[in-house]
Amino acid sequence: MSEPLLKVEKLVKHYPLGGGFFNRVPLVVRAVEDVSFSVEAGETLCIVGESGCGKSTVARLLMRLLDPTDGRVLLDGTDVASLNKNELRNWRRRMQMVFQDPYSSLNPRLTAGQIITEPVENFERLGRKKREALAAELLQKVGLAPEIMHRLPSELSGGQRQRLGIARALSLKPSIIIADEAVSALDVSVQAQILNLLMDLQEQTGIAFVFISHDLGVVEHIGHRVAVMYLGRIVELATCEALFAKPFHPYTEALIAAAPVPDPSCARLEVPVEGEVPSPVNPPSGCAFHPRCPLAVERCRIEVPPLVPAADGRLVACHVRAPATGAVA
Ligand SMILES: Nc1ncnc2c1ncn2[C@@H]1O[C@H](COP(=O)(O)OP(=O)(O)OP(=O)(O)O)[C@@H](O)[C@H]1O
Repeated sequence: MSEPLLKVEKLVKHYPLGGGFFNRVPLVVRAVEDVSFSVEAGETLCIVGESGCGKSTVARLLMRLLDPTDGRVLLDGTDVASLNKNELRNWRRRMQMVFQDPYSSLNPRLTAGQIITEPVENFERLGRKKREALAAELLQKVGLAPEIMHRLPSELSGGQRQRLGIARALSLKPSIIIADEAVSALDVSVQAQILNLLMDLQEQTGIAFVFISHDLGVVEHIGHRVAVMYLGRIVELATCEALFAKPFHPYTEALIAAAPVPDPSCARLEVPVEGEVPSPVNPPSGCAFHPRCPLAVERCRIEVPPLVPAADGRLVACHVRAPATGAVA
Protein backbone atom coordinates (compact mmCIF):
# COMPACT_ATOMS: atom_id res chain seq x y z
CA MET A 1 0.00 0.00 0.00
CA SER A 2 1.36 3.46 -0.85
CA GLU A 3 2.33 5.90 1.89
CA PRO A 4 -0.17 8.64 2.78
CA LEU A 5 0.92 12.17 1.85
CA LEU A 6 1.21 13.20 5.49
CA LYS A 7 1.53 10.88 8.45
CA VAL A 8 1.65 11.96 12.06
CA GLU A 9 2.78 9.36 14.58
CA LYS A 10 2.26 9.64 18.32
CA LEU A 11 2.94 13.36 18.42
CA VAL A 12 3.50 14.85 21.86
CA LYS A 13 4.13 18.47 22.84
CA HIS A 14 4.70 19.54 26.42
CA TYR A 15 5.44 23.21 27.04
CA PRO A 16 7.67 23.60 30.10
CA LEU A 17 6.43 26.12 32.64
CA GLY A 18 8.95 27.94 34.78
CA GLY A 19 8.63 25.93 38.00
CA GLY A 20 9.43 27.49 41.34
CA PHE A 21 12.51 26.49 43.33
CA PHE A 22 10.49 24.14 45.55
CA ASN A 23 8.77 22.30 42.66
CA ARG A 24 10.47 18.94 42.56
CA VAL A 25 8.57 17.92 39.42
CA PRO A 26 8.80 20.64 36.74
CA LEU A 27 5.36 21.78 35.59
CA VAL A 28 4.44 21.30 31.94
CA VAL A 29 1.44 22.14 29.78
CA ARG A 30 0.42 18.89 28.12
CA ALA A 31 -0.76 20.59 24.94
CA VAL A 32 -0.61 17.55 22.63
CA GLU A 33 -0.62 13.92 23.78
CA ASP A 34 -0.20 10.89 21.53
CA VAL A 35 -1.77 12.36 18.40
CA SER A 36 -1.68 10.19 15.25
CA PHE A 37 -3.43 10.68 11.91
CA SER A 38 -2.74 10.66 8.21
CA VAL A 39 -3.83 12.80 5.27
CA GLU A 40 -4.11 11.58 1.69
CA ALA A 41 -3.39 13.68 -1.40
CA GLY A 42 -6.44 15.75 -2.34
CA GLU A 43 -8.08 15.24 1.04
CA THR A 44 -9.26 17.73 3.66
CA LEU A 45 -8.77 16.59 7.23
CA CYS A 46 -10.34 18.94 9.76
CA ILE A 47 -9.19 19.22 13.35
CA VAL A 48 -11.87 20.54 15.65
CA GLY A 49 -12.19 21.17 19.37
CA GLU A 50 -12.68 23.86 22.00
CA SER A 51 -10.17 26.63 22.61
CA GLY A 52 -6.97 25.33 24.23
CA CYS A 53 -7.37 21.69 23.13
CA GLY A 54 -4.09 21.81 21.19
CA LYS A 55 -5.17 22.47 17.59
CA SER A 56 -2.71 25.29 16.86
CA THR A 57 0.10 23.40 18.54
CA VAL A 58 -0.54 20.49 16.15
CA ALA A 59 -0.45 22.96 13.23
CA ARG A 60 2.88 24.39 14.38
CA LEU A 61 4.31 20.91 14.91
CA LEU A 62 3.28 19.92 11.38
CA MET A 63 5.00 23.02 9.98
CA ARG A 64 8.07 22.34 12.14
CA LEU A 65 7.68 25.77 13.69
CA LEU A 66 7.89 23.85 16.97
CA ASP A 67 9.92 20.78 17.85
CA PRO A 68 7.85 17.89 19.20
CA THR A 69 8.53 16.50 22.66
CA ASP A 70 8.01 13.10 21.05
CA GLY A 71 6.57 11.56 17.90
CA ARG A 72 7.14 11.99 14.18
CA VAL A 73 5.80 13.90 11.20
CA LEU A 74 6.33 12.16 7.85
CA LEU A 75 5.74 13.66 4.41
CA ASP A 76 5.63 11.02 1.68
CA GLY A 77 7.18 8.60 4.15
CA THR A 78 10.14 10.86 5.04
CA ASP A 79 10.60 11.81 8.68
CA VAL A 80 10.91 15.59 8.80
CA ALA A 81 13.35 15.34 11.74
CA SER A 82 15.83 13.43 9.53
CA LEU A 83 16.21 16.28 7.02
CA ASN A 84 19.27 18.53 6.87
CA LYS A 85 18.94 22.30 6.48
CA ASN A 86 18.83 22.22 2.68
CA GLU A 87 16.35 19.37 2.55
CA LEU A 88 14.18 21.10 5.14
CA ARG A 89 14.14 24.22 2.97
CA ASN A 90 12.86 22.20 0.03
CA TRP A 91 10.42 20.33 2.23
CA ARG A 92 8.93 23.65 3.29
CA ARG A 93 7.95 24.31 -0.35
CA ARG A 94 5.60 21.33 -0.16
CA MET A 95 3.82 22.35 3.02
CA GLN A 96 2.49 25.87 3.46
CA MET A 97 0.34 27.57 6.05
CA VAL A 98 -2.59 29.97 6.00
CA PHE A 99 -3.17 31.85 9.24
CA GLN A 100 -6.26 33.12 11.01
CA ASP A 101 -5.48 36.81 10.89
CA PRO A 102 -4.41 37.71 7.37
CA TYR A 103 -3.59 41.26 8.46
CA SER A 104 -0.96 40.40 11.02
CA SER A 105 0.53 37.64 8.85
CA LEU A 106 1.08 39.94 5.83
CA ASN A 107 3.93 42.47 5.80
CA PRO A 108 2.12 45.85 5.82
CA ARG A 109 4.96 47.59 3.93
CA LEU A 110 4.92 45.24 0.92
CA THR A 111 2.47 45.44 -1.97
CA ALA A 112 0.12 42.53 -2.61
CA GLY A 113 2.27 41.50 -5.60
CA GLN A 114 5.45 41.47 -3.53
CA ILE A 115 3.74 39.53 -0.73
CA ILE A 116 2.56 36.68 -2.90
CA THR A 117 5.76 36.32 -4.95
CA GLU A 118 8.12 36.61 -1.97
CA PRO A 119 8.17 32.84 -1.17
CA VAL A 120 9.24 32.08 -4.78
CA GLU A 121 11.88 34.82 -4.65
CA ASN A 122 13.37 33.11 -1.62
CA PHE A 123 14.28 30.29 -3.99
CA GLU A 124 14.92 32.06 -7.32
CA ARG A 125 15.49 35.64 -8.40
CA LEU A 126 12.59 36.94 -10.52
CA GLY A 127 12.86 39.98 -12.75
CA ARG A 128 10.09 42.61 -12.62
CA LYS A 129 8.26 41.18 -15.65
CA LYS A 130 8.32 37.61 -14.35
CA ARG A 131 7.27 38.75 -10.88
CA GLU A 132 4.28 40.67 -12.23
CA ALA A 133 3.23 37.78 -14.45
CA LEU A 134 3.40 35.37 -11.50
CA ALA A 135 1.53 37.80 -9.25
CA ALA A 136 -1.23 38.22 -11.85
CA GLU A 137 -1.51 34.43 -12.25
CA LEU A 138 -1.73 33.84 -8.49
CA LEU A 139 -4.23 36.66 -7.98
CA GLN A 140 -6.41 35.23 -10.71
CA LYS A 141 -6.25 31.79 -9.06
CA VAL A 142 -7.75 33.21 -5.88
CA GLY A 143 -10.33 35.37 -7.65
CA LEU A 144 -8.62 38.77 -7.31
CA ALA A 145 -8.07 41.34 -10.06
CA PRO A 146 -4.44 41.81 -11.23
CA GLU A 147 -4.58 45.55 -10.38
CA ILE A 148 -4.60 44.58 -6.71
CA MET A 149 -0.90 43.65 -6.96
CA HIS A 150 0.07 47.31 -6.48
CA ARG A 151 -1.98 47.80 -3.30
CA LEU A 152 -0.90 47.51 0.31
CA PRO A 153 -2.68 45.08 2.70
CA SER A 154 -4.24 48.07 4.51
CA GLU A 155 -6.04 48.97 1.28
CA LEU A 156 -7.77 45.57 1.05
CA SER A 157 -10.84 44.06 2.75
CA GLY A 158 -10.57 41.13 5.20
CA GLY A 159 -11.74 38.68 2.54
CA GLN A 160 -9.26 40.05 -0.03
CA ARG A 161 -6.45 39.79 2.52
CA GLN A 162 -7.30 36.17 3.22
CA ARG A 163 -7.34 35.45 -0.52
CA LEU A 164 -3.90 37.05 -0.61
CA GLY A 165 -2.72 34.76 2.20
CA ILE A 166 -3.97 31.79 0.18
CA ALA A 167 -2.27 33.07 -3.01
CA ARG A 168 0.99 33.39 -1.08
CA ALA A 169 0.62 29.83 0.26
CA LEU A 170 -0.09 28.56 -3.27
CA SER A 171 2.89 30.33 -4.85
CA LEU A 172 5.28 27.41 -4.24
CA LYS A 173 2.75 24.85 -5.52
CA PRO A 174 2.60 22.94 -2.23
CA SER A 175 1.09 19.46 -1.86
CA ILE A 176 -0.58 20.41 1.40
CA ILE A 177 -1.75 23.58 3.14
CA ILE A 178 -2.25 23.83 6.89
CA ALA A 179 -5.05 26.32 7.46
CA ASP A 180 -5.29 27.41 11.11
CA GLU A 181 -8.66 29.06 11.79
CA ALA A 182 -8.33 30.49 8.28
CA VAL A 183 -11.89 31.84 8.07
CA SER A 184 -12.66 32.54 11.75
CA ALA A 185 -12.00 36.28 11.49
CA LEU A 186 -14.29 36.74 8.46
CA ASP A 187 -18.02 37.50 8.09
CA VAL A 188 -20.17 34.47 7.42
CA SER A 189 -20.77 35.32 3.74
CA VAL A 190 -17.03 35.94 3.14
CA GLN A 191 -16.27 32.71 5.04
CA ALA A 192 -18.42 30.77 2.56
CA GLN A 193 -16.62 32.39 -0.40
CA ILE A 194 -13.19 31.47 0.99
CA LEU A 195 -14.27 27.89 1.79
CA ASN A 196 -15.64 27.50 -1.74
CA LEU A 197 -12.39 28.92 -3.14
CA LEU A 198 -10.37 26.35 -1.19
CA MET A 199 -12.63 23.54 -2.39
CA ASP A 200 -12.32 24.72 -6.02
CA LEU A 201 -8.54 24.90 -5.71
CA GLN A 202 -8.51 21.38 -4.31
CA GLU A 203 -10.55 20.10 -7.23
CA GLN A 204 -8.27 21.83 -9.74
CA THR A 205 -4.90 20.96 -8.22
CA GLY A 206 -5.41 17.95 -5.93
CA ILE A 207 -3.96 19.86 -2.99
CA ALA A 208 -4.61 18.49 0.51
CA PHE A 209 -5.67 20.57 3.50
CA VAL A 210 -5.36 20.19 7.24
CA PHE A 211 -8.11 22.56 8.22
CA ILE A 212 -8.16 23.65 11.84
CA SER A 213 -11.31 25.19 13.21
CA HIS A 214 -13.46 25.43 16.31
CA ASP A 215 -16.52 25.94 14.09
CA LEU A 216 -18.42 22.73 13.30
CA GLY A 217 -20.46 24.42 10.56
CA VAL A 218 -17.26 25.28 8.71
CA VAL A 219 -15.88 21.77 9.25
CA GLU A 220 -19.06 20.14 7.94
CA HIS A 221 -18.86 22.34 4.83
CA ILE A 222 -15.26 21.70 3.87
CA GLY A 223 -14.07 18.45 5.50
CA HIS A 224 -13.75 14.94 4.18
CA ARG A 225 -12.68 13.58 7.55
CA VAL A 226 -12.59 15.17 10.96
CA ALA A 227 -10.49 14.61 14.07
CA VAL A 228 -12.10 15.82 17.30
CA MET A 229 -9.58 16.89 19.95
CA TYR A 230 -10.14 17.17 23.68
CA LEU A 231 -7.40 18.33 26.03
CA GLY A 232 -4.55 17.43 23.69
CA ARG A 233 -5.87 14.08 22.47
CA ILE A 234 -7.91 12.92 19.50
CA VAL A 235 -11.11 11.41 20.90
CA GLU A 236 -12.83 10.63 17.60
CA LEU A 237 -11.70 10.48 13.96
CA ALA A 238 -14.31 9.79 11.31
CA THR A 239 -15.60 10.87 7.93
CA CYS A 240 -17.57 14.10 8.22
CA GLU A 241 -20.66 12.35 6.97
CA ALA A 242 -20.51 9.64 9.65
CA LEU A 243 -19.50 12.01 12.45
CA PHE A 244 -22.30 14.51 11.90
CA ALA A 245 -24.88 11.78 11.24
CA LYS A 246 -24.02 9.91 14.44
CA PRO A 247 -21.28 11.05 16.79
CA PHE A 248 -19.91 8.18 18.90
CA HIS A 249 -17.81 9.92 21.55
CA PRO A 250 -19.90 11.68 24.22
CA TYR A 251 -17.72 14.80 23.77
CA THR A 252 -18.36 14.89 20.00
CA GLU A 253 -22.04 14.42 20.73
CA ALA A 254 -22.06 17.33 23.16
CA LEU A 255 -20.04 19.53 20.80
CA ILE A 256 -22.45 18.91 17.93
CA ALA A 257 -25.45 19.42 20.20
CA ALA A 258 -24.08 22.77 21.36
CA ALA A 259 -23.32 24.04 17.83
CA PRO A 260 -25.83 26.46 16.31
CA VAL A 261 -27.86 24.74 13.60
CA PRO A 262 -28.89 26.89 10.61
CA ASP A 263 -32.18 24.99 10.23
CA PRO A 264 -33.83 24.57 13.68
CA SER A 265 -36.06 21.76 12.37
CA CYS A 266 -32.96 19.55 12.13
CA ALA A 267 -31.73 20.34 15.60
CA ARG A 268 -29.71 17.34 16.63
CA LEU A 269 -29.02 16.02 20.06
CA GLU A 270 -29.50 17.71 23.36
CA VAL A 271 -26.63 16.70 25.55
CA PRO A 272 -25.32 19.70 27.42
CA VAL A 273 -21.62 19.53 28.23
CA GLU A 274 -21.26 20.87 31.72
CA GLY A 275 -18.27 22.29 33.51
CA GLU A 276 -15.02 23.84 32.33
CA VAL A 277 -12.31 22.26 30.21
CA PRO A 278 -9.77 21.04 32.80
CA SER A 279 -6.23 22.41 32.89
CA PRO A 280 -3.69 20.74 30.59
CA VAL A 281 -1.11 21.31 33.36
CA ASN A 282 -2.90 18.90 35.64
CA PRO A 283 -5.29 16.87 33.46
CA PRO A 284 -7.78 14.46 35.06
CA SER A 285 -6.68 10.84 35.40
CA GLY A 286 -8.00 8.26 32.93
CA CYS A 287 -10.20 9.77 30.23
CA ALA A 288 -9.71 13.55 30.47
CA PHE A 289 -13.39 14.03 29.58
CA HIS A 290 -14.70 11.87 32.44
CA PRO A 291 -15.45 14.74 34.90
CA ARG A 292 -17.83 16.24 32.32
CA CYS A 293 -19.13 13.01 30.80
CA PRO A 294 -22.69 11.83 31.55
CA LEU A 295 -21.72 8.25 30.65
CA ALA A 296 -18.53 7.96 32.75
CA VAL A 297 -17.94 4.67 34.59
CA GLU A 298 -15.20 3.68 37.03
CA ARG A 299 -12.80 2.56 34.28
CA CYS A 300 -12.95 6.06 32.74
CA ARG A 301 -11.44 7.52 35.93
CA ILE A 302 -8.53 5.11 35.83
CA GLU A 303 -7.48 4.22 32.28
CA VAL A 304 -6.83 6.50 29.32
CA PRO A 305 -9.05 5.03 26.59
CA PRO A 306 -7.05 4.11 23.48
CA LEU A 307 -8.21 5.33 20.06
CA VAL A 308 -9.64 2.16 18.52
CA PRO A 309 -11.71 1.31 15.44
CA ALA A 310 -15.46 1.16 16.06
CA ALA A 311 -17.89 -1.02 14.09
CA ASP A 312 -18.06 1.36 11.08
CA GLY A 313 -14.27 1.89 10.91
CA ARG A 314 -14.09 5.28 12.59
CA LEU A 315 -11.66 5.69 15.49
CA VAL A 316 -13.05 6.40 18.96
CA ALA A 317 -11.39 6.73 22.38
CA CYS A 318 -14.18 5.86 24.79
CA HIS A 319 -14.45 2.97 27.27
CA VAL A 320 -18.25 3.09 27.09
CA ARG A 321 -18.99 3.69 23.42
CA ALA A 322 -15.99 1.83 21.95
CA PRO A 323 -14.63 -0.51 24.62
CA ALA A 324 -11.22 -1.89 23.67
CA THR A 325 -11.05 -5.44 24.94
CA GLY A 326 -7.85 -6.12 26.78
CA ALA A 327 -6.28 -2.87 25.58
CA VAL A 328 -3.54 -1.34 27.62
CA ALA A 329 -4.06 2.39 27.92
N1 LIG B 1 4.21 28.67 24.20
C1 LIG B 1 3.39 28.13 25.09
N2 LIG B 1 3.79 27.97 26.40
C2 LIG B 1 2.99 27.40 27.31
N3 LIG B 1 1.74 26.95 27.04
C3 LIG B 1 1.28 27.09 25.77
C4 LIG B 1 2.08 27.69 24.76
N4 LIG B 1 1.34 27.70 23.59
C5 LIG B 1 0.15 27.12 23.89
N5 LIG B 1 0.11 26.77 25.19
C6 LIG B 1 -0.98 26.08 25.91
O1 LIG B 1 -1.16 24.83 25.26
C7 LIG B 1 -2.55 24.49 25.22
C8 LIG B 1 -2.94 24.26 23.78
O2 LIG B 1 -2.88 25.51 23.10
P1 LIG B 1 -3.25 25.67 21.55
O3 LIG B 1 -3.07 27.10 21.19
O4 LIG B 1 -2.51 24.65 20.78
O5 LIG B 1 -4.80 25.29 21.57
P2 LIG B 1 -5.94 25.64 20.50
O6 LIG B 1 -6.88 24.49 20.49
O7 LIG B 1 -5.32 26.03 19.19
O8 LIG B 1 -6.64 26.89 21.17
P3 LIG B 1 -7.15 28.24 20.47
O9 LIG B 1 -8.24 27.82 19.54
O10 LIG B 1 -7.62 29.06 21.61
O11 LIG B 1 -5.94 28.80 19.76
C9 LIG B 1 -3.28 25.64 25.89
O12 LIG B 1 -3.50 25.29 27.23
C10 LIG B 1 -2.32 26.80 25.77
O13 LIG B 1 -2.52 27.71 26.83
